[in-house]
Amino acid sequence: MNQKNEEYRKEIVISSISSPIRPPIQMSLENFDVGHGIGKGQFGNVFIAREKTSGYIVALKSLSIQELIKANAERQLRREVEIQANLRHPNILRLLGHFHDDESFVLILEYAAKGELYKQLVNSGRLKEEEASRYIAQLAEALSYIHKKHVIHRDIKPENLLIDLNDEIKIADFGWSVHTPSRRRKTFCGTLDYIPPEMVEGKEHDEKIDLWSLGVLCYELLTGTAPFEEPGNTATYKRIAKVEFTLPDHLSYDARDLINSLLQRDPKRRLPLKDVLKHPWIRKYKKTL
Ligand SMILES: CCc1cccc(CC)c1NC(=O)n1cc2c(c1)/C(=N\C(=O)c1ccc(N3CCN(C)CC3)cc1)N=N2
Repeated sequence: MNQKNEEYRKEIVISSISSPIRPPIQMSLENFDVGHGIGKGQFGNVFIAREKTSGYIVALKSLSIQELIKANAERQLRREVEIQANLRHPNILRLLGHFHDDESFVLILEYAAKGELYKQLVNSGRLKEEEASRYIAQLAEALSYIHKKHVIHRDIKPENLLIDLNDEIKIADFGWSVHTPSRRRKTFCGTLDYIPPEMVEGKEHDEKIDLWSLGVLCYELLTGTAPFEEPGNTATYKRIAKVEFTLPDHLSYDARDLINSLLQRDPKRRLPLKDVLKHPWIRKYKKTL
């Protein structure tokens, strides 16, 4: 199946699921042949599934309503659905639709056939500069798309990034995304490695926090560890606040230059996304289209 009519098929399925013109067809589990589990999350599991009429492969993310209520996370989920349903970009995992019964809320998501970037990183230790450069370029495109819609992701890290069959990266979890400007209300759960200095100090933050995370991610893809990684949270906080990191010798000059221009304490001094896309480390690996 070539790319063109694959995209066409996708549009058919998607428009049938969530076209703004016709009321969205109310989907339920009966519309899918549900396959094996492909992942476990805080609120539930993800299954591979095939939509019966179109044969289209999707990921069904089933979330326990009880768990969502217990964690007071239903508002965050509503925001995630609102934001992700309206985003259309090759490097953002599509939310094709959703339905619920009295136990679970099910998200119908695009299937990313090569799984989590995080697992790739754990298996290979660190990526080759060419591979990391391609992923960073794709992420910079996706981030500039969401920033133009005044959305910030706030949680760019390997655990939230998936890879599809064509080695395209997909931003997959918008649970922490908000409209700019914003002040974080809930405590951050999960790794602190990606939090920028302004968030460590609880200051107001804007879309430039995604530039910081892009720098942290670039460092982690190329070295296999996060730049401010420490056993304890307070030690991590301290190093983030002082922007204390060292670049290993094996990194090329251009890679070091891009990381240094993103990991700037002052958000205004971070390299804007349009300049990231023109950076020598990005251009030298861009396959000539
Ligand atoms: C687990 C649920 C969860 C919780 C929190 C955040 C996220 C986003 C990453 C998620 N995942 C999520 O929403 N997901 C939406 C998704 C999705 C996850 C997914 N694919 C996979 O998870 C996956 C995993 C492993 C895989 N194989 C591993 C072994 N290889 C040899 C062959 C390929 C192939 C696909 N496609 N859409």
